[in-house]
Amino acid sequence: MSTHIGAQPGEIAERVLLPGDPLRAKWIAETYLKDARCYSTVRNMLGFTGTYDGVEVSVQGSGMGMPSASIYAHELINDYGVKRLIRVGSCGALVESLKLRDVVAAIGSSTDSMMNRQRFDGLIDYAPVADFGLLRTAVDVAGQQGIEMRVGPILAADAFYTDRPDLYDRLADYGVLAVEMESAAIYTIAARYNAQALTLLTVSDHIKTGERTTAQEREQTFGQMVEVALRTIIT
Ligand SMILES: O=P(O)(O)O[C@H]1O[C@H](CO)[C@@H](O)[C@H]1O
Ligand SMILES: O=c1cc[nH]c(=O)[nH]1
Repeated sequence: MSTHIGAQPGEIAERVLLPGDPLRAKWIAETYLKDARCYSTVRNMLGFTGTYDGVEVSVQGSGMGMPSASIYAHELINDYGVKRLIRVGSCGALVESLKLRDVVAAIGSSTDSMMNRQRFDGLIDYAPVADFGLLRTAVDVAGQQGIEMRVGPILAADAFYTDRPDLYDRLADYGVLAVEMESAAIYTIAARYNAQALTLLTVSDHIKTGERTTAQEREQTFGQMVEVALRTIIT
């Protein structure tokens, strides 16, 4: 067992999908994985391993925000030997060209988190980016599946409820498509420990129009993103 994951050595696959919501992890395991078994219920942050098209894949809830996601990414890589992580999350759209339920692949992740500033003594604005190989595969897979996936930069924010919506508009002016809360930390930790990482997102709400999906949809209806993620992670 690691500190926050209750799996025995060998119970977690080298390939892991990372939804923030542990109940989305359960839904993904039950819907898409064969012979899925739960390996951890610690803090109810559920984790499952099964197979997808004959390849072993795990799905681990990572919680909300970069401190939580950092713990799971760190332990998965360092304590369980995970080599590939694909976050499958929800996001808020910052640009009008995105619609509710669109799928986004995050090529890079700006952040207002202090975590990386601490890593580099405040001297470097480190640029967390996706693994190029995983991103290229995801683009190919989405094309083959007829899914229109937007590829671009996103924001990983510490706060869900912002006091500075004006900054979202400014980021949109610089091409930033959407906001979520984990990608920068996952990209950074994967880079630090020599693993591959990618973030795929489904637009769950629209910052410009105020439209949003329900909690049930965020838990259970992001099938297109999950199918791209699963095919990508086993390729
Ligand atoms: O749907 P998940 O994967 O949790 O992702 C998004 O949803 C949560 C906020 O509602 C944050 O974790 C954010 O990143
Ligand atoms: O972090 C997030 C996730 C979904 N929607 C948002 O507005 N922010």
